[in-house]
Amino acid sequence: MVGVAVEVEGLTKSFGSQNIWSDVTLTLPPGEISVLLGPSGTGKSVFLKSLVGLLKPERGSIVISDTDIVRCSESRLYDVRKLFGVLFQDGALFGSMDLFDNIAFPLREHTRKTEAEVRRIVLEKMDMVGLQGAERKLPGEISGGMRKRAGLARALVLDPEIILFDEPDSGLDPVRVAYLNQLIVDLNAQIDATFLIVTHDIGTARTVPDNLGLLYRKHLAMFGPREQLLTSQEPVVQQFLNGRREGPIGMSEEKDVAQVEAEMAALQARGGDRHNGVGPKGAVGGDAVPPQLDPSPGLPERRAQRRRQERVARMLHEFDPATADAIRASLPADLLAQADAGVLTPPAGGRHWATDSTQAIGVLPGPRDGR
Ligand SMILES: Nc1ncnc2c1ncn2[C@@H]1O[C@H](COP(=O)(O)OP(=O)(O)OP(=O)(O)O)[C@@H](O)[C@H]1O
Repeated sequence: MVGVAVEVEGLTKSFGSQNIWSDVTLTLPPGEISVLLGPSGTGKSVFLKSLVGLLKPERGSIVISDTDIVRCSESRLYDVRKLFGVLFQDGALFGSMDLFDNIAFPLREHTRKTEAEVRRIVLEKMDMVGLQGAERKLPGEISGGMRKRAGLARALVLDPEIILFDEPDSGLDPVRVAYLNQLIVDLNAQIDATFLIVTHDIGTARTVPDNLGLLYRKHLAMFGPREQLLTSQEPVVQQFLNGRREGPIGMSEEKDVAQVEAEMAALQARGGDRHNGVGPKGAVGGDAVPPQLDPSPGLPERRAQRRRQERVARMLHEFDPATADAIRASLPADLLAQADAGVLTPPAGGRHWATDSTQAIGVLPGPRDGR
């Protein structure tokens, strides 16, 4: 099984007169892991719900397996939805059912499998998420981390090709977040499905995904390979990935330009983000691109890894020098040699990313701090 691509183009969603976001364009490449960041209330959950067809955006398209789910028939939408597994924030388990019955639920609801087959699949998925032996536990009897794992096992039973994670780290201690992150990478290596994770955890954003995106001021400020956002000079991207107060994002609303300029000057004077120390939610000072998490020993390599390396090697010319250097550092020698020899052509079929960061909204002149 290989994950499928999700191609979002010009997507706009409002509730009545309240616009949530406009003109969101991005591609989730097949089998890759992407993380979507954004200040609270910017509509990340609304975006996830739109992807599974629970909410209808009024403009734009979401193409999955040749179907635009914004416009397709209900019966086709029903079929496309079967490609998705969703891990909801609280695991969304039924409190009165034990873990076995919770995880078996989609199989009993949507398939005609025998109880023996159901049992085999449920135990296999429980094993994959490290819940062996917990079949008879009730959701109320286990920890938050175990509930997330149970929700994940349930999201896996119909063999999804796309998995959406809504704040998988919420309510977990840092050690449990680290285990869950490793589990996400391990699952990706085992099933090669397309993953999209909404999170506020910067440690997760820095180390787990292949691609990063940031929703801000009702737009997708940036979406691209992890190296692009981790080396970005865009003030709002830097502010978010470093978890700091200085920058365009305010406590509850936007700051005015003069205030942001004064803050950025003060930040620069004290040496930029490198001197922030350790901030909230796993933010660390500096703008380095840390190594990406590998699958645990004994597991296969992530098949998406080589596909992604080939893809970004073809895109090197699209990025600024800092991003291109960081991407080059991640490429194996053969691809690097081909890129340098100029034999890699840009991907056919056009757009792969919302790379036009000049469109980023409300962007102020970026101080080149710390460089
Ligand atoms: N069904 C709905 N009807 C009307 N407004 C809604 C609906 N669902 C969400 N909203 C509004 O959409 C906005 C974005 O909400 P959403 O939950 O997607 O934000 P978020 O980015 O996921 O936030 P957080 O990071 O805090 O989880 C909010 O203002 C919310 O009130």
